Amino acid sequence: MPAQDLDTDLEYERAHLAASRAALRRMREHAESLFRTGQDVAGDAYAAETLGRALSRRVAELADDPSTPLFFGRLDFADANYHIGRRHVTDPAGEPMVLDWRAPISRSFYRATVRDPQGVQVRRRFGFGAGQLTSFEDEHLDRGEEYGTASRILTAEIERPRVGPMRDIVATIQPEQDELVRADLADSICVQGAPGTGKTAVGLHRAAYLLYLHRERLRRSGVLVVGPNRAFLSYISAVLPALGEVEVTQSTVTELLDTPVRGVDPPDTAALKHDPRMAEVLRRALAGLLRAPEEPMVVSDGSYRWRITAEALRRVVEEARREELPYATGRERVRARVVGLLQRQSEARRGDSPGEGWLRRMGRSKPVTEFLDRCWPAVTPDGLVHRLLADPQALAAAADELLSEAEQARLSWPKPPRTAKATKWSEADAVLVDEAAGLVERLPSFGHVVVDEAQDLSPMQCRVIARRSEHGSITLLGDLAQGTAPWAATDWRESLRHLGKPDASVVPLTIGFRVPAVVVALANRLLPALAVDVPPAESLRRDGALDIRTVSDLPAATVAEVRAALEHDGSVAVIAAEAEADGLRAALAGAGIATSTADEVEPPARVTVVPATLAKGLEYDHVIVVEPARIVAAEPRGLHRLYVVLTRAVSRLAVLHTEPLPAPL
Ligand SMILES: Nc1ncnc2c1ncn2[C@@H]1O[C@H](COP(=O)(O)OP(=O)(O)OP(=O)(O)O)[C@@H](O)[C@H]1O
Repeated sequence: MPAQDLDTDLEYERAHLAASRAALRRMREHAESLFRTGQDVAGDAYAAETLGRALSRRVAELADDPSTPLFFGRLDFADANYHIGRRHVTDPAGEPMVLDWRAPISRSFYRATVRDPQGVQVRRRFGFGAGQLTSFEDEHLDRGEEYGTASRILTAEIERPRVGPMRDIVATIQPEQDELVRADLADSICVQGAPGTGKTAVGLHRAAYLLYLHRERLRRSGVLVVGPNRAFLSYISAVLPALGEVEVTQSTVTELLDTPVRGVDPPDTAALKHDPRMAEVLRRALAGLLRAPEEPMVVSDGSYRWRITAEALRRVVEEARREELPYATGRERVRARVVGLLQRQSEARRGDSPGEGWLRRMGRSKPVTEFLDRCWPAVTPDGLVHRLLADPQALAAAADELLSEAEQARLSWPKPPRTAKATKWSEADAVLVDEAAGLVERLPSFGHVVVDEAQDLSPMQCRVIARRSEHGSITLLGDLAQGTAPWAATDWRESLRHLGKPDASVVPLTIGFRVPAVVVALANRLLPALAVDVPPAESLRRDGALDIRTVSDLPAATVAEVRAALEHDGSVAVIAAEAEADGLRAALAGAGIATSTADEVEPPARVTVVPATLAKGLEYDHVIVVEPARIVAAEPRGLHRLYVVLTRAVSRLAVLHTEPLPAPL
């Protein structure tokens, strides 16, 4: 295209951007004015509340972030063209000015190729700087022109320095990612991807896509994103709001549980509590509370006395047991059936139907309650777990042939707390209590659950999520090579089984968008030692630098390296074994360099000191790894941890060490 045409085209696009921004502002003002008058027009307080919530959500959805472009692409068809952006923008007549990236037409922006143009003649990508349109790039699919990952604008976007929290990738979603993002709501999928292949990005964009397509349904049931820790959750917390999705629950597994964690287990006890056999132990413990009735029941009712034989009571209990209801529901079912038997006797004798009050009175009567307490006793989830861990005999009865005597001894508290309430539950205990809760009552299920860093979930934690996605689907994201928990998964099929989605497909992602090729090559040297079968990744990034250095004074070398890193744009992280982190932070402070911690949403300083245990899922432009040998030595799966740590770098990686490097490096 001649330069002059380019200029006029750019002028035209800039004018369209300005007009779209103005239109979005009008939409937002309209929503705000509705919000203000909502109070007056709504019929009652409840309606006002509902309307108010819907409208304030709408206002939030229509927020315009001046630093990100309202649209990033354009599709030209034979008879029309469409700008593709983060949300729908319409002019006052309701005509589309920008199409939401999730709309059906927008799909072609990500998927059209020369071989399958889907009616697209030209695909245009826009280059932006500080919210201003600076350039564009056209692919004339109708003339056989296609750039793929060689697109200049895609490359610039991928190589843009990172600052602050994670951002969305709507402008540059790749075809293999788009296929996952737009998978059906009914489909559960598991994505195995090497570091930086966009698993997290895919999971979050899928959540946004599903919310767009199934708004009402998912608003009712909810969408949940599960991440490994708060640092990770704050890092990803801005992505969905930037896409206009403000109502997604983001939580760690432990935060999903009702039990406050105040204790710790020795590692081998924790590992045993996370073993899937514990689910069966708990199931048996609960089933073991049921007793077959042996005595008849006699209930006085004014001048009458009703009698139910032991045989009839046995039938009631047996029937309810076979229905496999949640335990508490089963207890109420038994109560209702016993009252039903009393009611029939009363009707036969009195010739009329007793009212609600009578039914309630009978249900609460002493003989009925005593019978229930004997044959189907009430139990709380923490009470059940407390009993198992406090009473070796109860444990032995439930764990017979499932757990060895040594294992049972490992579970039993040496000094049992007096009550469940007084117990300082550990993280693993909280999972057991949740398992018990799932047996006692039915927990509400989310419509869709995205689970990130899923390789670290224990079988029992998978079951925590299974209970919360029983009637929904899941997106499981992870990398077996990055498993650092003692119970880390080695086979996705098994995790999926514990998650209750055994038929989900396992899909690999192999193109790396974060880690430069030289750094990938270094990290890949660890792979053979990690004992997992994963497809290797291929980096899109040819830029990047790697520097491995023996130094004599680690803190001094770290300070010098940070100073050098600050000469470049972007974020800087110092990653070291947990025990070293505070010392390095102090050394940096001593040199006048302020640092942030990994869990700050808007990090106040450009340099973050990250304990190796918190690095998972995060990324920084310049990463300084201090003393890899100590990172490896700090935990049983230390090599896996080092693999995670080495793959956090977007542009440059420096490795500083005094001790020899771990053997595989
Ligand atoms: N299609 C894309 N276009 C531009 N950037 C992308 C794309 N896909 C991923 N990225 C970027 O690559 C980086 C890595 O993505 P992400 O964190 O989702 O990877 P991951 O597979 O979850 O990594 P890890 O295994 O380390 O947790 C992020 O900065 C993300 O924005």
